[in-house]
Amino acid sequence: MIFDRVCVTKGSRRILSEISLSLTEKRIGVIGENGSGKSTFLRLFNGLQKPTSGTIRAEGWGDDLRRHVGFVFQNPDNQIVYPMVEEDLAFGLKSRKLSKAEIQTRIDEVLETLSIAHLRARLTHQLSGGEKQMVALAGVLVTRPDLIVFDEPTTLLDLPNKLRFMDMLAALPQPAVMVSHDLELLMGFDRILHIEGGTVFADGTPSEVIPAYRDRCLARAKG
Ligand SMILES: Nc1ncnc2c1ncn2[C@@H]1O[C@H](COP(=O)(O)OP(=O)(O)OP(=O)(O)O)[C@@H](O)[C@H]1O
Repeated sequence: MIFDRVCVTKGSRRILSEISLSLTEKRIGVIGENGSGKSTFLRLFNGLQKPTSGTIRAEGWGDDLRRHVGFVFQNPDNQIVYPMVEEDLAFGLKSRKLSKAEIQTRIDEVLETLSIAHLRARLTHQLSGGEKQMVALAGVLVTRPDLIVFDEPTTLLDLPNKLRFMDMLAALPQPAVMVSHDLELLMGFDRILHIEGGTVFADGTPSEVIPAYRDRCLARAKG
């Protein structure tokens, strides 16, 4: 995707300033302190947030980014719509005019990949936070997007689920952009963007960007 001088303003506040990037890597991590603009940046990828000025394009996608980009929200409650897990997973597929058999195959496959087949017939509102996070992830994977953006996807996961998540991510054929405070998880990524004050403060490999970010945070915490 190509970001060309993208700005986002809300009311009189400038949230993102003049972001220009060409993103081609398979795993891109986004780091930054609370309130730096990471979620706003992520929401631009699938059109949930429109630029106030500047443009975002991806070759061959046209204007409808939402059709191509799956978004895994920080809070799975924002994403789970239906009372039962299986219905919820089918929801995103029905608008795509797939056959019943195709919908079933995709759901089976994703439940298997994420090791959550036992949740298939559960009521979504009764699930634990981590279970919900896995179901929300499944709901995005079934749609087979061209790119997936993740907003802090591992915050609610216990260790087995986090390890499963990491396996899933390693096996995922699509490119992914992920906001995370889990710096260890991001060390295996191809590129890291450090957002600060609504701009890209640093952009490079994990070994270039992450230690410098950690040092900067330590220095700030000490005041
Ligand atoms: N609708 C809005 N009106 C005014 N300010 C807003 C609005 N939405 C977000 N902001 C501000 O924009 C800034 C960036 O918010 P954003 O949620 O993108 O940050 P973030 O880096 O994702 O933070 P966190 O790590 O805490 O989730 C914050 O200062 C936030 O208060």
